[in-house]
Amino acid sequence: MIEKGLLIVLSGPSGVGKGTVRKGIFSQKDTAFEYSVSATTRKPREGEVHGVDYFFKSREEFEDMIANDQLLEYAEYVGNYYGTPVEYVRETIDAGKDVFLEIEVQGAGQVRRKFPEGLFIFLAPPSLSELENRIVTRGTESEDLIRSRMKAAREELEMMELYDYVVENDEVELACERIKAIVVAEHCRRERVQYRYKKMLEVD
Ligand SMILES: Nc1ncnc2c1ncn2[C@@H]1O[C@H](COP(=O)(O)OP(=O)(O)OP(=O)(O)O)[C@@H](O)[C@H]1O
Ligand SMILES: Nc1nc2c(ncn2[C@@H]2O[C@H](COP(=O)(O)O)[C@@H](O)[C@H]2O)c(=O)[nH]1
Repeated sequence: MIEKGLLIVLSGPSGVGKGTVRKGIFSQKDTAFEYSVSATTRKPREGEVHGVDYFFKSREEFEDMIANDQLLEYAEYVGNYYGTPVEYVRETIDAGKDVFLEIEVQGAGQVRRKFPEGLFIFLAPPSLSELENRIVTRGTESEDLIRSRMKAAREELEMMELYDYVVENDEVELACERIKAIVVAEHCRRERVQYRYKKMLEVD
């Protein structure tokens, strides 16, 4: 029987650097996780590609996915839907591969209820002012949206204690290394290694 892969959930407030850290992790050759591409009703930002950054959907298409139970979780975040297509996640985990989700905090809560055995990592900013600075510097949101995201961020930061790990994103490279180290440690903790030893002893 194939041992199931790990469901890794990276969450945290808007602008903390989840996307940047995720890209950092996936740009490394030794990364063996599979990235789950989300669906959203948000319009593509410059350079974003359908099927790579997101599956861009109309509101109607997204609501059909909800009605047809095609999402592991979804949330309405600052005026748009975002959700995780469930089929890809299940198939990949069942094939023994680790799946990496990068999602906001409400959705992570839903995944926690459906997949309590997942690994939940909260990415935290060095400070609130640095968080705001990052959203502003990114230059992708209007002033109104920045205010909404900062308001949501205060509530989201209160949820960090519900996570298995909190990783500070002070420097991108360090945050990537910390997350990868956590995943390695979790695999050991979940007794994969012990399981292999048991098998080895059975053979001997
Ligand atoms: N450690 C860091 N130090 C300084 N700037 C950073 C760091 N990490 C990310 N940034 C910058 O902060 C901005 C926000 O990063 P990013 O878009 O990755 O955040 P996010 O959490 O994915 O946001 P959202 O949830 O809104 O999609 C970007 O301009 C990025 O370059
Ligand atoms: N609940 C979910 N949240 C998601 C998903 N994919 C992305 N996100 C999060 O939404 C916000 C906004 O993203 P942006 O690309 O518009 O800046 C951010 O926190 C993402 O992590 C998802 O499938 N489900």
